[in-house]
Amino acid sequence: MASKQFTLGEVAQHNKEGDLWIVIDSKVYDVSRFVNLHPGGSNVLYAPSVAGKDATDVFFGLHRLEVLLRPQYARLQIGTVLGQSELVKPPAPGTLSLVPYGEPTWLSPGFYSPYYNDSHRRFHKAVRTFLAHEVYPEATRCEESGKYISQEVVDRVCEMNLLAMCLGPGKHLEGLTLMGGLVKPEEFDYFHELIIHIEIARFGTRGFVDGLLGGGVIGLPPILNFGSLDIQAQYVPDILAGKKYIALAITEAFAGSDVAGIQTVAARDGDEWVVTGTKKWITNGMFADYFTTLCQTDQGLLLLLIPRSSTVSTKPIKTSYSATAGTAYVTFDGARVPVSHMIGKVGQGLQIIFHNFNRERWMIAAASLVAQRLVVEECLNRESANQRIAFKKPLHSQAVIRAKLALIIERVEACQAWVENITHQMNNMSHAEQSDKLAGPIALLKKFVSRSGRETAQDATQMFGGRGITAGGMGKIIENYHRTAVFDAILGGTEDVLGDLGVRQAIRKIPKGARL
Ligand code: HEM
Repeated sequence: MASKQFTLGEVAQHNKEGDLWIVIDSKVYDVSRFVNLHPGGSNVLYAPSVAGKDATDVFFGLHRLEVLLRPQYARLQIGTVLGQSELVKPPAPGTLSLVPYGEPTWLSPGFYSPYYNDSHRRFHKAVRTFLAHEVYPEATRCEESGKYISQEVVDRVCEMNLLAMCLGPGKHLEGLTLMGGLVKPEEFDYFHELIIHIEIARFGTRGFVDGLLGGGVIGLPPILNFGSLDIQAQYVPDILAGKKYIALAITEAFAGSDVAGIQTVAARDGDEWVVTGTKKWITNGMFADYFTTLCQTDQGLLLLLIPRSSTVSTKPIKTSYSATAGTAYVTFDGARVPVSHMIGKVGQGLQIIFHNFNRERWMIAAASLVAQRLVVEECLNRESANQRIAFKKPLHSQAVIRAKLALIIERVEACQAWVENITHQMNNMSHAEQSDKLAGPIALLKKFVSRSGRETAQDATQMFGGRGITAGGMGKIIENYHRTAVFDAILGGTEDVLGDLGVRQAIRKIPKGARL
């Protein structure tokens, strides 16, 4: 049916109630019956400039291209306009954006980077294609509905060993087939890992991303790095296979960034620890089977791996992002765990958590960076196609809009350069060196990136106007980012605390003999 061709004159005959056609980008749509269901109302489709006419410009001024790709609307197409061909093509899933600054330079044709090799490029292509086909549809569904991610999608992700790879290079990758064998475990480095964080965050569905990876990527490293071999053998394989979930339980209503102030208590009773207290804002807590939990003891802080039981209860916390993340308030009511479930020693809790924070903050910076790049792409795309006309001119003909565009581009490029520099350092340092040398720089990096992100979210929202505060429709990426950018500024340590940490670390390292 859609292969039928019509002249514009023929289309023009169908311009009334019961017989209404319109043209969008060379395609002819019969909207006679749809008109009464149209979310934008019927009268706009009967307007003389729309009914029986080419409505391409007005359509793209009000809708995203994806509207026409939805099956229920795609089937309204009855043919094409004789002699015309389509101009607006949806990018094939997994392809690179050609919008300037829509991709980092290492992925932009004709540009160069010292950090990435062919293995990274092959890996990137495979990850982007895999995610576009296997995960993105679920991401958009869940982000909106707040439902937890289906086991089917988790299984696909874990078949590729994506969760394992999100824990960085290391022994836990030994014997695993990574991305269908595309990269060998011993070849895998922090740039491969960066690619995964960035590609998943590119969905623009912040709650979903945390729902998929949030608990594992921060809850598991303490066990891999400080847990006993028995504990690792007992719990890690099922978590990496997506059969069980783990969450990191540190923050409380009593203590956020100030982790030393927590009040959850672990008391020794023979060969067991008995844990009583509450934890707040625990990502994945709603469906976690295990909790990597920071507790106070009479001899300092201790991390314990606590399985869910009748003495552990969770209830949802309604945050400003999708409930898919499973953010929970967790109560331990005399939860008993054997001493074998200690992660590290009594008194070592803070040290382990700080070690963990470096990775967490680097990941948050990476995710925030790519979310900002998506915003740049959204803003430039809309401007270049003149999709927004205001005061009778394309929006970008206003200098104030171009100035805002300059700012959001500058910020994302600065963030990119810093994230890649730190990743390069991680690639060349041992864990111990990273803990010693990178805690300060990573704290400052995260602060800078999240702050840039919030400024960018604000600028983009101003540019999108009402659409920037509307969930769904043209501004949906901007709205989602504006609502969730603040998560990057808070999770893993607030900006003020991190700024202070970064400077204190720097002051500690000033040579004793240094003078002006
Ligand atoms: C096949 C043709 C069309 C389809 C399938 C369609 C579909 C939709 C949908 C799904 C929405 C809800 C918002 C969204 O998801 O973006 C919408 C809103 C709207 N549509 Fe259409 N539409 C079509 C053509 C048009 C045309 C030609 C006009 C021209 C005036 C128009 C004007 C509007 C308006 C004013 C809104 C409300 C926008 C807003 O709230 O910002 N639509 N349309």
